[in-house]
Amino acid sequence: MKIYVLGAGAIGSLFGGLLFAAGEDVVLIGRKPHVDAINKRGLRITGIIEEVIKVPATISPPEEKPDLIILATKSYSTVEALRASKAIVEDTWILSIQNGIGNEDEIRKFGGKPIGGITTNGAILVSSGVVKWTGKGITVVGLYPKGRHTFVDKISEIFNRAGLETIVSENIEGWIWAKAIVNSAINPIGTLLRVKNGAILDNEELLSVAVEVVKEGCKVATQNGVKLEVHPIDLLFQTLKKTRENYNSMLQDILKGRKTEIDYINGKIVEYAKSVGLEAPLNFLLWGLIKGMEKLHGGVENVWGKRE
Ligand SMILES: NC(=O)C1=CN([C@@H]2O[C@H](COP(=O)(O)OP(=O)(O)OC[C@H]3O[C@@H](n4cnc5c(N)ncnc54)[C@H](OP(=O)(O)O)[C@@H]3O)[C@@H](O)[C@H]2O)C=CC1
Ligand SMILES: CC(C)(CO)C(=O)C(=O)O
Repeated sequence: MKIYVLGAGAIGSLFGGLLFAAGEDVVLIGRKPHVDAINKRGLRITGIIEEVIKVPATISPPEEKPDLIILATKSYSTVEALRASKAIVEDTWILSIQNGIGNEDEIRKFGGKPIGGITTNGAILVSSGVVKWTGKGITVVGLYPKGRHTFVDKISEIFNRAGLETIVSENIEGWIWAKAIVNSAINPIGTLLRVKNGAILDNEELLSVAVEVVKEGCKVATQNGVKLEVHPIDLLFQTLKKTRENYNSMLQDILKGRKTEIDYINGKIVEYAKSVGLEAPLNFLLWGLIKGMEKLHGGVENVWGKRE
C-alpha cells in the first residue's frame, strides 16, 4: 500500500518506519532537520526495538496521490498540513492517529475520506532521525464517525503485520471521545502540578478531581449523541496504571516551551457542551489555566518577574 505520513515526528515516524520495514511503500513528510537526518543515516527506532530503517522522507508532499495518508501532526497543525497537501487530499483516505476532537471533521472539509484512529503506543522524537518507542500499546481504527469499510480492515491487517497491534471499531467516534475525555483530565492536571501520571492515581484529592472532570466530559459526549465505546472512568484508571511513569505529553510540550493541544481536548469539550446548552465549568477552568501557562512559558514575565 502506498502510504504518506503527514507530520512525521514522534508517533508518525514510528508508524511509518514500522510499516516501511514490513514492506509497505511509505514516504514520511516532516520537518527538514528530521528529514535530512533520515535521508542521510536512516530512521533509527530505539526503545522497544533497536533498528535503523531506510524509509524515504521529504519536507513536502509528493505529487502522486497515495492510497492512504496517515495524519500525525499535533492537532493545532492539522488545518495547515491539510491545506499544504490539498492537491493529494481530495478523495484520498486519511487516517488520523492524533489525540483530540475534530481532526476528522477537518479532513472531510478538505475533501478527504476520514478514518478515525486512537493509539496508546508511546513515542518520543529524541533527536533528528531518532525516535524512541517508549510504550507498546494498541491502535483502534474505524470509518469516521461510525460504520465499516473493507479499506479500514485492510489498514488493520497491514498495521498488525507491521507489529502495530490494531483493532477495527464500528464506532470510532466513541473511542476518540473516550480517549479525549481521559486526556482532558490527566493532561492538564499533570501539567499544572508537573507530576507523572501515577501521582494522580496515588493522590486521593487529585484522583477525585480527575474523576469529576471525566464525569463532566461523559455528560457532554452523551448529550451530543456520542455512544462511548469504553467507559472513560475505567479507561482513566487503566491509563493511569499503565502510564504511571509518564510525564504526559501536554506537560512535555509546556516544558519545551511549545504550544499544547488543550484547544482540541478540553476546549472542544467546552465547545460541544455549549452547542447543546450545557456548561462545562471544570473543562473551562483547566482550558484557561493551560492557555495561561502557555503564555507564561511563551516568554511573558510570570508573577515572580522572571521568564520561565
Ligand atoms: N507521541 C506519542 O506518544 C503520541 C502522540 N499522539 C498524538 O499524535 C499527534 C502527534 O504527536 P507527536 O508525534 O508526539 O508530535 P510531534 O510534534 O513529535 O510530531 C508532529 C510533527 O509534524 C510536523 N509538522 C507539522 N505540520 C507539518 C506539515 N505541514 N508538514 C510536515 N510536517 C509537519 C511537526 O513539526 P513542527 O513541530 O515544527 O510543527 C512535528 O515534527 C498528536 O495529536 C499527539 O497527541 C497520540 C498518542 C501517542
Ligand atoms: C494517555 C496519556 C495521558 C499518557 O501520558 C497521553 O495520551 C498523553 O500523554 O498525551
